[in-house]
Amino acid sequence: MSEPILRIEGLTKVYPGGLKALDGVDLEIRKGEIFALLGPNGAGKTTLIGAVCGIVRVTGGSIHAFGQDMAHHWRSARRRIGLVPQEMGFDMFETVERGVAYSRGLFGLGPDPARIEEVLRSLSLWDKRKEQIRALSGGMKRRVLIAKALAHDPELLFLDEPTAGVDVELRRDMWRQIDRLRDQGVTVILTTHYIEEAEEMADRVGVIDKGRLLLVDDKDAIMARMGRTEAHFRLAAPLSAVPDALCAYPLHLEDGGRTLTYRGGDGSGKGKAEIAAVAQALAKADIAYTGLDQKESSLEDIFVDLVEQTKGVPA
Ligand SMILES: Nc1ncnc2c1ncn2[C@@H]1O[C@H](COP(=O)(O)OP(=O)(O)OP(=O)(O)O)[C@@H](O)[C@H]1O
Repeated sequence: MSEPILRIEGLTKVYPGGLKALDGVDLEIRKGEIFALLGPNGAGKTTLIGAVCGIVRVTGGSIHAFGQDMAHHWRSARRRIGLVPQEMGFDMFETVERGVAYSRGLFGLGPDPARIEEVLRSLSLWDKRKEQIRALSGGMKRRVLIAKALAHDPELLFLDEPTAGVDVELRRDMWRQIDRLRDQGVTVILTTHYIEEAEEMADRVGVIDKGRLLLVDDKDAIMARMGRTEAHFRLAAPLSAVPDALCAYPLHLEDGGRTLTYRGGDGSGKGKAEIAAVAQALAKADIAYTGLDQKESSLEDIFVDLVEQTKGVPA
């Protein structure tokens, strides 16, 4: 594998007061990938982003970006990083165009009206360029945040909850924007509460809780490894026990014996095959059922299970 664009090792952050927001995080981000960081409220996502972007002073560990140790080359590395923060903290009286151009200047780059126009057009902000930011809707303000983060052509872009509180249309727009960035070779790390977003966009997913990375893997590999299939056979007559002929399958009775439930598989299609085999075995044993529903687990189910498992684990 080529040198990762970002390498985080043993990163720890203890806030004054003793709260450990990051607890020995190791993470490598590949150039050009879309990486989604998932975690419940307070998991440490914003702290992790803040540490890379120089907003949070870390307690321990190291961060290398573009092959450089950020402790020694912070300024040059930071210039190549864009951040779309969760909180809107800009001059509301500034016009859209000037605000975005100003952000470019902050990184020591000269004016480039053509590039600013390109960024504004790609975010459907061109018509609003002369308006004061305060006059825009919440969703439009969020687009301005993205435009400001893109104004200096970052190679690595952090999006901290880019679609929190935006409507469905804007969310789809943002996804398209992220797709375009992927095509341009920009590496994107996004945090999100919308697991649907990670499922839709990400190449790899990391799950963080209580400052610890619980899992990092290709999204498809996670789904294949941890995905489960669930099926419910609604029986015509209740059973008192799972018949011997079916004991090889992960089955149990629910609903007073009226529902035979299958929970198994591994996301590879094994679940579906076993459910078909159970259906055949039921027919052979003359056990009638009046209905069957089945569902594959989503990334959301996997995420909820993972975070549930860490409940009760001391932070
Ligand atoms: N400046 C601070 N001082 C003290 N504690 C802090 C500070 N900033 C964050 N924390 C705490 O650190 C923990 C991690 O917070 P962080 O904002 O990184 O989580 P998050 O995963 O981004 O959460 P959310 O999804 O709610 O944005 C939380 O318990 C939070 O209360």
